[in-house]
Amino acid sequence: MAQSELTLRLSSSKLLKLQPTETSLIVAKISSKVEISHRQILSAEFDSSARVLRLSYIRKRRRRTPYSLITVEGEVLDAEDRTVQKWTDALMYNSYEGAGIKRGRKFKVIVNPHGGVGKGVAIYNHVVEPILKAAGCEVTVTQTTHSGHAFEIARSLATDYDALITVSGDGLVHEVMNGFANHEDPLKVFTIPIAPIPTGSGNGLSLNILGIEHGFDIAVAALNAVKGRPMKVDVFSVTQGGKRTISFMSQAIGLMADLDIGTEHLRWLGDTRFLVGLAQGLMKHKPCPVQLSYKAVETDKIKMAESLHAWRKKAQESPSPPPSPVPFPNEQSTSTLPPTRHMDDDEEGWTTLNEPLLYVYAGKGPYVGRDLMAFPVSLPNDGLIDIVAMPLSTRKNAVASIPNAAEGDLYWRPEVQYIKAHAYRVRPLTNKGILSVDGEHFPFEEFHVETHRELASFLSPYGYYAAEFHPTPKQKKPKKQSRSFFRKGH
Ligand SMILES: Nc1ncnc2c1ncn2[C@@H]1O[C@H](COP(=O)(O)OP(=O)(O)OP(=O)(O)O)[C@@H](O)[C@H]1O
Repeated sequence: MAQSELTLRLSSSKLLKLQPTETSLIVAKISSKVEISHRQILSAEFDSSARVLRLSYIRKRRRRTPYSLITVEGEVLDAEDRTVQKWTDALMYNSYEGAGIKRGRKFKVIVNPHGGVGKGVAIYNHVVEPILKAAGCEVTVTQTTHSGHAFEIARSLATDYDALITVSGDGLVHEVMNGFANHEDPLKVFTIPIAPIPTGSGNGLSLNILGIEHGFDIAVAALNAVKGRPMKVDVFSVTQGGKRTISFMSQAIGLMADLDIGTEHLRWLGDTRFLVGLAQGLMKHKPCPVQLSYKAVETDKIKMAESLHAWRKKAQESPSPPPSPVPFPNEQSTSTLPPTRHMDDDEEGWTTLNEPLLYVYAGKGPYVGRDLMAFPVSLPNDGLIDIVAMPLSTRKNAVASIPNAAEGDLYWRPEVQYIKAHAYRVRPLTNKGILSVDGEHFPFEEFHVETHRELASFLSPYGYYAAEFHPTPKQKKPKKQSRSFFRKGH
């Protein structure tokens, strides 16, 4: 009964047929039909007094346009009230609880009006909020008024939110994480997953969560807030002169830091600024005078790529996790941040590189921008940090690394050292240079980095990073598939 077809008469008098399937809803006009997966459906409501059915979902209006909110409303012609109500309940169940998703999530939203090209507020008001509201979510919104505002909000955040939505770039997420670290109950507040809406200029986190095809699609990011599942992620402590900062994405020195920080004046270019900066930096070919030491766990590139693919396969096969929010790791927690374990007094198992370098880049999450997959074998929760040390080889070598940088080809270049480590240290050999942490400018002074396994979480449609990386250097790259975000049964 609940699976039967309904006919709606729209206000335009046109007729629409609604045909449920196991995994989707077919919305058919007289001349055409579209299939909307349960994942895309935000709400279905039946008003029995007016016999009106109202459906909301997101879909692309045309092949090349981004996803947008669609609302369909019409009079039900051919079924009893009881049947329509059951039909609506079944569709809502399949779209939420049946997929392990809680309906009507409660969100804290932080909007940076100045992120990226400054359209955060308009994008939130016109695209994001209508989707959250259509899905029946509860939202408390704050527009930041100054740098550091998101830190203050996160530091005193109530811990009953299902997720925190950031409308900006990676810089706002960095602030939020550090606000969490300074919260009176850090372990508890860190269990609130973060869902980024990509209105910054780099949006590396969004790319890692949603993939290259959807990483900048605002409606898909909003849908991820409504329906994504919490994905536990490791974060890092960056300690400098006794001061500890949480970093969730990257630390860069040398060429890559010049890219993060030195291209601020090219902000108007959007994320293309990184490619322009990379070309400029390679032309300069300036050495990065530092000493790098790390506590390695793996340095074999083939093994690391194999582990990535084995892990992905396992994550893809795993059943849906329980509905959010994630249970607290330890209700009786001492509620302090995990301690650092690999500081100066830890002298066991370190390797030191003394060769001249072009850059050191370390972090988590494959993409750092649309043009660069810097850490292709990165895993969200292996408890390790991926470190790339690029020797100061010939300019020709460095330039050869630009094409296919977005596909992670840099990884396979023989001169590139790629290390998975528990911790690393950098000692500058000069006082001139740039250190960038999650894209923010830090003093160019000695620093130590170590990982905290699964301390934070992001909402994710997949439960793993959505980046495609080819498994071996020899194998031909698979044809770029249009990965179906709304694949059946997802
Ligand atoms: N109201 C505000 N006025 C001025 N600065 C702000 C305000 N709100 C946030 N900021 C600062 O804006 C900076 C940039 O934000 P964010 O990094 O999120 O965007 P972005 O730089 O455009 O993107 P990306 O980091 O992806 O390149 C952050 O360091 C944050 O402290």
